[in-house]
Amino acid sequence: MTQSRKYPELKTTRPVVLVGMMGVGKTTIGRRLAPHLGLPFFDADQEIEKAAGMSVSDLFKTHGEASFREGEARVIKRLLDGPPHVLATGGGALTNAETRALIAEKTLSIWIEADIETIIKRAGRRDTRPLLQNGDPRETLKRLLKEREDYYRAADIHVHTQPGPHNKTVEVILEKLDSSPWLLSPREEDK
Ligand SMILES: Nc1ncnc2c1ncn2[C@@H]1O[C@H](COP(=O)(O)OP(=O)(O)O)[C@@H](O)[C@H]1O
Ligand SMILES: O=C(O)C1=C[C@@H](OP(=O)(O)O)[C@@H](O)[C@H](O)C1
Ligand SMILES: [Mg+2]
Repeated sequence: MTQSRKYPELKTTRPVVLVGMMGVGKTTIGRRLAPHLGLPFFDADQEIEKAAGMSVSDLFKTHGEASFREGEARVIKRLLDGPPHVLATGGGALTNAETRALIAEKTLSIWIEADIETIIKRAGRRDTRPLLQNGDPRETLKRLLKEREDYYRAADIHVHTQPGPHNKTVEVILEKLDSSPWLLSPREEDK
């Protein structure tokens, strides 16, 4: 797998988990970050969709949010029980106490933050986020952020998304990992 040429030593035994509000870029940044760390990438929403055989929107419509949250917690636990990888969570994953505990205990977590205007622009591009389908998205995002911000803040690393291409944010994450060696430890096979 491709390893970053600039940071060839960046390897971690722990899964790297991206958290933060919907639309900040967890999925698209996670996919680009994973090859730099020589790790496979998983997206919790995509894994839930695969397991359920339906889209996140249809899951919300058919079974409701509580059932989606149960599936989400199950999928994240299964992934975190497996070998190291980069995982993009859905924005609400940390509302589950067991998921919060697992992420705190087992992973290197990264909070990606963006301001609400940026999120509205990004998340509004697709109608795949059922929580933004009703009411004023700005008010919904503000309320959700208030409920979740303390959970996001507990992450090991905090980055703001950079204007411009995703790779700028990937670069900021790699720089932070490079300057926080205590968060990384060599993989068994690399010792
Ligand atoms: N610099 C950037 N950083 C992150 N996302 C961006 C950026 N520029 C555009 N986007 C877009 O924002 C949208 C939301 O990104 P996504 O990765 O799905 O977010 P999340 O998984 O956090 O909900 C996507 O269409 C993505 O391509
Ligand atoms: O914030 C949330 O509660 C949600 C975020 C979404 O994922 P993204 O954060 O990847 O958009 C998805 O899991 C679902 O629509 C609910
Ligand atoms: Mg996503």
